[in-house]
Amino acid sequence: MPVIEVEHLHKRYGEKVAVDDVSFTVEQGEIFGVLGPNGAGKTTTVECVQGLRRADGGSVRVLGLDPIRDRTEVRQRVGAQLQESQLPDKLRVREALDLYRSFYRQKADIDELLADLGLAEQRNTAFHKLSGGQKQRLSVALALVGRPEVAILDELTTGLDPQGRRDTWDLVERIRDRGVTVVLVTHFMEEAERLCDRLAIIDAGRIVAIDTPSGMLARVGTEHRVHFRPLDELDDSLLAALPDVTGVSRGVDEVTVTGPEQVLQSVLAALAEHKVRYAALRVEQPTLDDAFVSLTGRHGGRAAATQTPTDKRSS
Ligand SMILES: Nc1ncnc2c1ncn2[C@@H]1O[C@H](COP(=O)(O)OP(=O)(O)OP(=O)(O)O)[C@@H](O)[C@H]1O
Repeated sequence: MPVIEVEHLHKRYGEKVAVDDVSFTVEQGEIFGVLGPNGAGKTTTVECVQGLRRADGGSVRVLGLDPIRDRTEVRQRVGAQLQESQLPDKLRVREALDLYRSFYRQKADIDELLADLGLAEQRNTAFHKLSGGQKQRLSVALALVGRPEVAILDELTTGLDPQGRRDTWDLVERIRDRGVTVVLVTHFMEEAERLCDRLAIIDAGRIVAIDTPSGMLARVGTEHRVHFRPLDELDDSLLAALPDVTGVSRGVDEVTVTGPEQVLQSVLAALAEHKVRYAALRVEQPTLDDAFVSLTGRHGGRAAATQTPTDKRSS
């Protein structure tokens, strides 16, 4: 049975339709991403899942429960990140965790949680003295303090520096490894690509696509582009004749070769064979950002479009 089932969810604020028609399921143990541009209806959707808002249409089931009717039970079993402004300034990290832990039947080990979230040194620090990243991590800790079966994390890396973001990604993976199902609302394509088993792209209150990150990429094609500057004479027809190559073009001093993923290997082998030296080699591959733009017609977030062969992932 899926952990979360959302069917034809519809939610208005007065005349404003925030969620028009959204359906998806989240399976036990997965990291499920909810992506979309500003105002797409992501937060409203997950608030309906948590029972914080009542839907105007459709149905939501979480762990087989109705989040409105069975609100108390759902709150016990679904951990949600707090908005940081919800904590009093003078409350210390450890006190906040003790307080929130007292609300739950299941209780996490606070020392373990503090260590896991890199907050052990801040245990006695007052909330208002924490850095942005530390506040963010505390909000994740508070979401986990009742040992939830499902954790809903909304924009958890917004405002973090790149290292903080990476540390938080590791943390989300550790949460999942403990068997917690994670719903991750995000603007960041790179984050979704790195973390999510499946993701839903929402635009203007509707689902545009639900797929794995690689499935999303396959929807926009898988053509890679290899760029380099030849330092020796190079006859473009040598490259064009390679079996993997679908196109060769020349810029001012740069050659661009397109083809499937293995085109890089073919080009490097051909350059070596013909003793053509090169500089400024880089590979562009389709990113989730390309998929997002192609599916929604908008720019949704940041993504690393360029990779050098040395940091190219095997997946
Ligand atoms: N309490 C509210 N009252 C009125 N309109 C609201 C309210 N909350 C959200 N909206 C509107 O509903 C739409 C969906 O908002 P929601 O916050 O769910 O989107 P989102 O995808 O989470 O956006 P963001 O990425 O900017 O957080 C937006 O147009 C927003 O302005």
